[in-house]
Amino acid sequence: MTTSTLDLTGTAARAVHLSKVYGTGDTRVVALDDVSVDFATGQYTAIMGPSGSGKSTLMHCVAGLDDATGGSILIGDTDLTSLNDKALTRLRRDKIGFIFQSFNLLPTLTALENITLPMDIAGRKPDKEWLDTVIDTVGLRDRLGHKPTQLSGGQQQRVACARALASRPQIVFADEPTGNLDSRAGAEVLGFLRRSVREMGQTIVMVTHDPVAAAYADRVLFLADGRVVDEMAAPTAESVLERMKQFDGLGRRS
Ligand SMILES: Nc1ncnc2c1ncn2[C@@H]1O[C@H](COP(=O)(O)OP(=O)(O)OP(=O)(O)O)[C@@H](O)[C@H]1O
Repeated sequence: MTTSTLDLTGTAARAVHLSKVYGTGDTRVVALDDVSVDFATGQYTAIMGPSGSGKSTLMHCVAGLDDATGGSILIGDTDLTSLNDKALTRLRRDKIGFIFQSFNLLPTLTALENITLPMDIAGRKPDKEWLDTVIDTVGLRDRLGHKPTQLSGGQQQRVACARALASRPQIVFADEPTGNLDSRAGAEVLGFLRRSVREMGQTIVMVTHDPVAAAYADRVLFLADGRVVDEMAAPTAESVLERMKQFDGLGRRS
């Protein structure tokens, strides 16, 4: 597929005045404080920020894995906050792909069975040509019959990437996808995610602590105290690191 066939004009997901409050009284924590952000179709976004700044909460709310306290979340044209549980489950299954830090593969299934599992559960037939493209892109053709324990960590995460992409979701959320990998395996996974954006028009939102990982993205959102405090286009590892140092400096002074 060439990039000219891709629709890069739309918005895959959007948060509008999103807030999330945990607990009440003394234990009240404002994890997200009036966050409005768009994730454009065909764009790769990294979310960064100090521990506790709200990165995972933002991703979980936008992905419909956690309820928002206020505001709205759109996946395409659909407002998640208007859906009942059943409709939300269906939307997550059909429109959203997930990649977790800990791979989350089923140990009794082969790589191929893991990749097609979400579609099998949904009773959908995989598009053979697309599945082939995904499998070749992640370089797993000769490992399809292997069980997760017979694969390296990097290979397992590539299976998880293929699983997330196999149903052509509208958007893929990746929560520290390289957190459990060494730098070489991490680079392979990040390179694959980058290719899926460039060559397949995928939309990716990735939480990471690693400036090197963030440099694979088209833009970086920086969170602090539950707010989006900065944004950077065309990041490099050096520019991201520099920006993080500035935030650290500000934090120490305040
Ligand atoms: N289930 C919960 N109950 C109460 N507070 C929570 C819950 N989940 C998160 N929080 C709080 O919300 C805030 C944001 O947490 P979140 O996990 O989104 O941060 P993060 O930026 O992803 O952090 P990290 O980089 O450490 O994973 C933190 O202060 C956290 O303690």
